[in-house]
Amino acid sequence: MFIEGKELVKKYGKGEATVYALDHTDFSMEKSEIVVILGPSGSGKSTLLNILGGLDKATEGSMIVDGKDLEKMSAKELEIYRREKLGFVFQSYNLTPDLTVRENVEMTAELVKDPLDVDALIENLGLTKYEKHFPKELSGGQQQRVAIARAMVKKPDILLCDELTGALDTKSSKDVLRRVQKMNDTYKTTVVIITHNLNIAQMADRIIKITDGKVTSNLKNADKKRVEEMEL
Ligand SMILES: Nc1ncnc2c1ncn2[C@@H]1O[C@H](COP(=O)(O)OP(=O)(O)OP(=O)(O)O)[C@@H](O)[C@H]1O
Repeated sequence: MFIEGKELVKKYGKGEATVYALDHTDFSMEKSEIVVILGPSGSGKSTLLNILGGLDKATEGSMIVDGKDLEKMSAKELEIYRREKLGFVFQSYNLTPDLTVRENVEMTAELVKDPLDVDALIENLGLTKYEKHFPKELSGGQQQRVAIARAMVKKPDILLCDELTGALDTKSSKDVLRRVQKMNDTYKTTVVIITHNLNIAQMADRIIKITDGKVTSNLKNADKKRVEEMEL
């Protein structure tokens, strides 16, 4: 397995006030999959994404990525892991407002030795005619496509997406998801999306459902009917 969480625990607080955001849970994902992590509010999705993203440490357990345990890495090693292996896309886009579309992407390309071709990527995301625009001149869906370009230019092994369509209407959401699928298809990037939107699960190769800090199902190529019947 490319990604494996083993007996992961994330505990907040002490004594009677203890909250188990992750409660001795296991999960796994294969390389180049699109994985959708589904769960209701407070189920532990962000906690899991933060641990996989090297932004937070578990209280117990292992988070193995490509054979290495993130839980055993130093802060410096985690920083290199985040810079070289990961791309992040958030609901709130987080673009640099005083840089153009192209500059937003180029700024990130400069961080790595072997970035993707900026022109090809901008073209692939349908942004060529907006490349000289500033973020505030773009729609939400266009801004999210820039965020995807910026995350992908590093050629990450894993693209981590946190509610990436949460702020978008249905049409823009579909377009953004289609672009993410294209990124997965073209560059074979493993994509992990956390969401409480069941519709997004339709594009997944694997669906991981999390409830009260525990992974309650991990379905590969789940038939769509089972997805429709799932309750969050
Ligand atoms: N810093 C913290 N201190 C205390 N409790 C926390 C902290 N962060 C998260 N929790 C708790 O851990 C549990 C899981 O939270 P988490 O944010 O991972 O859920 P989530 O599924 O991402 O929710 P949402 O969809 O609302 O973002 C919740 O009960 C939450 O209140």
